[in-house]
Amino acid sequence: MKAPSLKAGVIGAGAWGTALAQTLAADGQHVRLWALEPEVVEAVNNDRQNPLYLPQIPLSPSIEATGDIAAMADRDMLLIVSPAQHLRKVVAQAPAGTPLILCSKGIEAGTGLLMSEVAVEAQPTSPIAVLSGPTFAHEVAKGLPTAITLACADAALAAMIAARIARPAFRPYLSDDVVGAEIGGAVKNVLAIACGVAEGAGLGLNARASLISRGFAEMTRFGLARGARSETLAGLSGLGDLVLTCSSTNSRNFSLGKGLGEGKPASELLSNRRTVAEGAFTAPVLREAARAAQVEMPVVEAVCALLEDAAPLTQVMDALLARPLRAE
Ligand SMILES: NC(=O)c1ccc[n+]([C@@H]2O[C@H](COP(=O)([O-])OP(=O)(O)OC[C@H]3O[C@@H](n4cnc5c(N)ncnc54)[C@H](O)[C@@H]3O)[C@@H](O)[C@H]2O)c1
Ligand SMILES: O=P(O)(O)OC[C@H](O)CO
Repeated sequence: MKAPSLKAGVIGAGAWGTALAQTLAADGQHVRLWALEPEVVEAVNNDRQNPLYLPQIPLSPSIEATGDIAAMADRDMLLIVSPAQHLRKVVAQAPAGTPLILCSKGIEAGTGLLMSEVAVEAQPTSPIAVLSGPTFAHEVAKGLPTAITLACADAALAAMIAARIARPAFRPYLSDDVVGAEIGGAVKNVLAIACGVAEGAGLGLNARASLISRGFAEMTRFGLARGARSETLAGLSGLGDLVLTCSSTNSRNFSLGKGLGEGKPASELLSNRRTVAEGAFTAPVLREAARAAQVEMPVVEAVCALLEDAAPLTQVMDALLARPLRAE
């Protein structure tokens, strides 16, 4: 007899939450999706669309949207897909004790905490897993193939979650390195801004490849200092997502960097955004955490300077290129 499948809820109906709901509903299984905006609830339930955040994707009839987080009380697992800076308050409203699968990528401003650390503070009795990897929402929602890290300290819980979320085109790889999975996803967003800058400033593809490599060295130094394992950082949630996000204007972070590289002020690029470019929020917190841990992150420092409009691009680049030569 087939084991009963976990009842899934998704909290956050931006592009990624909607795409995840679509994936979980792919075989007709019911998925409840919480949206902040009443117009999203209405559009998902009535028109099978999320025109605000995931336009032009016809959504499964098995997705039921709600504006009431209390409606998640009957769920066996909850995917948390809010922007990182809103995760604490959203998780605090979730039912206590239900396993939480954190899908947001970032570090909390003010506390410097990773999302799993925030979630434990907000819901101390809820088991935690992290889902992170190379996943542009539009591609996943269309059923295009990808693979993703599912990190959880509890191997039995991880196996149950994996069985519920896996699809032929959506392959979770298990890990018990929660911190490593989170650091990859948070840091790659900042590095994607740097690669976008290189694109916008016309610095060429060699510069981009160098930034990816040296950025990965920064991610690894920081991750190891925080207890991550190097194989996690070199896996789907680290290097895999870094390569994806640093390669395409489909990335909001890369696009933000491209605007900076074209000489647009950060304040202009960041004002009135509906969608989230997490790297802009993570960068200053990451810089602070890296300095505190005495980890050198020059590319992250450069991104911060540009986001703060603290120096012109030429000066920021000159500072990066003038660093002392050293062993790789
Ligand atoms: N879009 C992707 O391809 C993708 C893929 C993987 C991971 N992620 C991560 O998922 C998280 C959510 O990103 P997204 O792309 O789904 O978002 P999005 O940019 O598509 O939408 C913004 C989201 O922010 C929510 N929001 C705005 N104000 C809020 C508030 N005050 N409180 C709570 N929520 C609020 C909106 O309701 C909406 O869900 C981010 O951490 C992102 O890095 C995104
Ligand atoms: O559009 P971005 O830059 O937020 O990237 C989306 C995902 O994190 C890619 O895995």
